[in-house]
Amino acid sequence: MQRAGRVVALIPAAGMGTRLGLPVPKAFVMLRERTLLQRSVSAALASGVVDQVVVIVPADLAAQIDAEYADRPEVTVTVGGAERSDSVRAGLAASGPDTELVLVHDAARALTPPALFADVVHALRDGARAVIPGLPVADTLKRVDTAETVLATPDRSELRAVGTPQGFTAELLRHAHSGGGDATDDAGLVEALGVPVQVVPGDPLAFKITTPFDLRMARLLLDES
Ligand SMILES: Nc1ccn([C@@H]2O[C@H](COP(=O)(O)OP(=O)(O)OP(=O)(O)O)[C@@H](O)[C@H]2O)c(=O)n1
Ligand SMILES: C[C@](O)(CO)[C@H](O)COP(=O)(O)O
Repeated sequence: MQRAGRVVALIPAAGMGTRLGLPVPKAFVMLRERTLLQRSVSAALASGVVDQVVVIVPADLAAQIDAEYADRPEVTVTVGGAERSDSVRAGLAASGPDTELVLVHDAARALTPPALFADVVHALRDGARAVIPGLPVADTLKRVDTAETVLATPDRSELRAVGTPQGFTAELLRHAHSGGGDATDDAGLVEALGVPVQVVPGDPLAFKITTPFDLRMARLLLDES
């Protein structure tokens, strides 16, 4: 089915990044002269499939980031909430009513290739209502109890490590978030509605910069490029 409506990328950047252990909210950490957020906004716009970017930032940085993007009418800045899902809902509220497709993309996945945004949008335009990038897992995964005793070894051939951008029809994502609720990703809220979620091949460069090791890895990758 062909869809031609507006595509909005929501970029949650309001997290504190406690696992990174730096005195700056994670999205504002510098990665070779540009912040994680700046890199993620650029990647979304460079994809050629995104009409509007909504960045969701901590309240005390909103005026500064708004000024930074003052000459970019395609970039809107809004204030996030306590949990990632709250920040996504703030971004949805700031998206125009004419939005047809929404991509939710972590600012923390700062090295994501623009082509991944296009892959997700193409799968939506082919008719899927929910699309997420996923990669096979290389490690054997164990389910454990609170004492770290192994309970089970899931069959890893059935598992995917999923990232962002996660794409949805705007109608579906608004419905999934309408009851509030929290999930570690947006697809989780859609799954709870019983709607099929399609996995497309992810890209290892879209890894989430979460720990000091990840930040070091990102810097090394940029040095290499
Ligand atoms: N209340 C929140 C929490 C997270 N995020 C964003 O969601 C993305 C993924 O979250 P994560 O990597 O877990 O970031 P943090 O929550 O900041 O990290 P930590 O759990 O280490 O504090 C990040 O771009 C982060 O800025 C957000 O916008 N609002
Ligand atoms: C949305 C996400 O990036 C998919 O892998 C991830 O779940 C976000 O993690 P968080 O720690 O809950 O922010």
